[in-house]
Amino acid sequence: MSRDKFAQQSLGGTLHGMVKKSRVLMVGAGGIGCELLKNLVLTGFGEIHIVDLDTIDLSNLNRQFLFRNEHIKKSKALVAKEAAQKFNPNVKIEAYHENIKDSQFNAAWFQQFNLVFNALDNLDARRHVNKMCLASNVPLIESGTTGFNGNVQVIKKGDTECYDCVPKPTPKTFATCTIRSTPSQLIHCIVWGKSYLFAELFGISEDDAPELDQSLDKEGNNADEIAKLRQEATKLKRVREQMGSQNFPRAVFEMVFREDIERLLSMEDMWKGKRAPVALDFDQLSEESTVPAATLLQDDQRTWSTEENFAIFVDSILRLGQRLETERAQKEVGKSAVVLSFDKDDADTLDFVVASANLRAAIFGIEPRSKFDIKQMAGNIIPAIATTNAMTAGLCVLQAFKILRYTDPEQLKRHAQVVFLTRTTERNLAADLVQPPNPECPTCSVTQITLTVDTARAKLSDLVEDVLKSQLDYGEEFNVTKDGDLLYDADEDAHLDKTFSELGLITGSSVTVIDDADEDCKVNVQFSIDAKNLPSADKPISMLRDLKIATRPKAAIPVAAPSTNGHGHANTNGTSNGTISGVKRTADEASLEDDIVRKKGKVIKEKQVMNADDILVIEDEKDDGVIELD
Ligand SMILES: Nc1ncnc2c1ncn2[C@@H]1O[C@H](COP(=O)(O)OP(=O)(O)OP(=O)(O)O)[C@@H](O)[C@H]1O
Ligand SMILES: [Zn+2]
Repeated sequence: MSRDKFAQQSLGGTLHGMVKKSRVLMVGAGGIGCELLKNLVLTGFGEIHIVDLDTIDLSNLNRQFLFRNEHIKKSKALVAKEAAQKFNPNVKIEAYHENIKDSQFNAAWFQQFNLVFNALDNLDARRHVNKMCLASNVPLIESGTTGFNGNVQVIKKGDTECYDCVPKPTPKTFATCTIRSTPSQLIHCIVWGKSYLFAELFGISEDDAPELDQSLDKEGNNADEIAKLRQEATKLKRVREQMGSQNFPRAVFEMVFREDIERLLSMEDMWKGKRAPVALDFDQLSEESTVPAATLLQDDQRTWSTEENFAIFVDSILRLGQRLETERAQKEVGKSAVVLSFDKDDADTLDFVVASANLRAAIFGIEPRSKFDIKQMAGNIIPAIATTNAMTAGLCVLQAFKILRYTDPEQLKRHAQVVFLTRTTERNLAADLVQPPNPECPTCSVTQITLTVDTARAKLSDLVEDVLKSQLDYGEEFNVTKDGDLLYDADEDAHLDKTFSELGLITGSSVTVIDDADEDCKVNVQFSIDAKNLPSADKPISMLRDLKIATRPKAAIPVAAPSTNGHGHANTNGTSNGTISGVKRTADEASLEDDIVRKKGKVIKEKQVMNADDILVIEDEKDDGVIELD
């Protein structure tokens, strides 16, 4: 029996043929990605390309079923390919152990796909793929999970919302003063250890830490305190110079667990009605700490005592110091400065943050926690649930069928869905039809055009005169910017003679053109650059197709009100692109589950009736047994 007999029976000949012929891209081979790849391969998608930048970690094995113990430290993309290939040798799989943001994955490269699946874990990469899919006009299926919640969203340029149409809330931040002066919860101490102490000693400075909000409080009266905190940070930078010496742990300890605390204590007003902090004593803890750090580290589910945390602090700070010194000694001349960054899976960095956070907690009378617990908190970990990933990956494939089947945009809009998986509402599975693009969206309301440019030869004047004015009909009033910097407008012609290379315009970069005409003003356009050597007889800039830029609507179209039916797009930890708002939906509002139940009944009664608009149809044709899920 042929391998795809069942897939063909389930999908019907037509859809199965489309699936077989399609070439798809899957970005991310982690929790959702492994499940999705297995589904794609078993469904018989003809050609699958996988991109993942990471290697396999022990902590992935409980849910990323394509990976085994012997694969630890190997490329996720390559191992996933090898494992999945065995399920179906007829499928062609290509794997890339790369970052999807690399310039080789340009719009022209994206254009080879019928469909792209996002199986990522961070906003930045999701946004990037969203942009590339818009630029290359390839449909995208976006997905994410957080614990028991999952979501899948169909994105098609011009027809549906894109990933950026609904703004995502920024991750939670803490006021600097809470973190640096008045912690009241363990999470404040953990953020202090991770984003302040660790960053100041081994990495980039606090100013760059996204979790710390340095703005003044409402009355603007914490300015003095912030200035003092800056001085402390400068002093700490000086302590950094002792790194590598045996005295380094003591120098850091004395500064942050004694001197800074004594300074805080001297501000008596701060502690009125509050428990005042108690500084720690290096010599006393040193005497009391008798168990070696290596032994304690074996016991990471138990909450360590203060002297045990002291032992881990000393041990981990020495380890990190030596590591940084070694990496610096090996640094190639001219390469950027070596820094360490916190990673919950990097034992040295985690041990340091756990011990520092617990020592600070002891100072402020806050309950300490085990390394195991702090790892979850420091890594913003909501446990990943294998079944949520599996269900979400299944839903991705069901939506993919719709994209393949409904090539007519009007039909697709009637069928493509945003699906939510949740435990917080009265149903586990809920769906909305896709929403139209938000006309105010900073990403998709901008027309995307790819320019093929011989960047050594093409000058900005070629873009302005030949492409914009001659080919695209721009008048005199428009401006050209790169990442917000002005390159050209009617009063700024200083860069016209510079080549694209000289202006730093290479593959992957883009320029935005905003028309300032009073009449028939064109929509904003983003030109993505695809650098290529073009024959010298040809023009140095060419566009993929003949284009006409649309004009802006006269009056601004009001932004669609946020949906109230759980169509949330929260993102707190970068694991998911959406969580459920918890708003209950009535049976009439929610389409999916009800329709399935209702139509199942209908199928039994009206077995031979096939209606293209139905959500679920089960047809039993003699020559081509079909179960169509829609
Ligand atoms: N820019 C990127 N380019 C390519 N792959 C990426 C990029 N950003 C993230 N990824 C990949 O997306 C996948 C997301 O998978 P998942 O959410 O399961 O995360 P994980 O890192 O495997 O697990 P966890 O974060 O829970 O330890 C990861 O394998 C990650 O390497
Ligand atoms: Zn958009």
